[in-house]
Amino acid sequence: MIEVKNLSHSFKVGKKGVENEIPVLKNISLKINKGEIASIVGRSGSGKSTLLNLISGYISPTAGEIIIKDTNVTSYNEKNWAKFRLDHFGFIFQSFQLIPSLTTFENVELPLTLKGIDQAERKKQVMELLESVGLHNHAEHYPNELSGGQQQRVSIARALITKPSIILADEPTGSLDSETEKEILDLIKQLNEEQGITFFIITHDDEVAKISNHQFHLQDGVLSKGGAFVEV
Ligand SMILES: Nc1ncnc2c1ncn2[C@@H]1O[C@H](COP(=O)(O)OP(=O)(O)OP(=O)(O)O)[C@@H](O)[C@H]1O
Repeated sequence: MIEVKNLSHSFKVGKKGVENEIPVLKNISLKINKGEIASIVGRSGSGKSTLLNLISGYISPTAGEIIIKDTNVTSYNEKNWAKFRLDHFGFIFQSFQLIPSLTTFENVELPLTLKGIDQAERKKQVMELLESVGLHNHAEHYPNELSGGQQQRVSIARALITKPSIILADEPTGSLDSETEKEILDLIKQLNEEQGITFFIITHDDEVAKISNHQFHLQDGVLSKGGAFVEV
């Protein structure tokens, strides 16, 4: 489903002509199968966001290959990536990234509008999904009228509305208290088990790693396997 082969990434820093290359990811290989939850655990600065940005096409690797759903996306341009992301990925963020001026319903509806789905169909799909994440009674609320856990449910619903096969999550429970964190992790596990969605999660948090089939550790740009079930 997601395969990364000998991936390296360096950032150029400093003034033009006298730049330094800072290696951030060093020869990383990993494989995640369909329907698995994989987590990348590592300290601040270890390179987690860089890896997520490479897998989602926001930056291009210095070396190595990225193959997603049997497609070699390594040298995709921005136009190819934009379509690929809309067709295959959903995103969840630590800070939810909901649009404050839109209601729950409208936030979840937005990706369908971008895809050109008609209004009646949008309404049906959004209400079904809000029901499944337990938010059908909050459809008309704005983000600032919701708790952190409810906001993260809205963002999960928004990620799911285009029926992606892969969800990429950046610290999905990082802003939540431990009880709400458990609720959100249960929801992720349920979506994974019932719908076979593949999750790729970057996190500091060991609790997230516990719901994962594959757990990788990233330290100073070097990836190692953690947990008993990992096969690369
Ligand atoms: N655009 C950039 N230009 C130069 N260096 C960068 C850039 N983005 C990240 N870095 C550096 O790459 C290293 C890894 O950063 P990255 O954001 O991937 O780490 P992280 O594990 O996600 O950290 P955190 O958990 O704090 O978000 C850091 O040393 C950072 O300073």
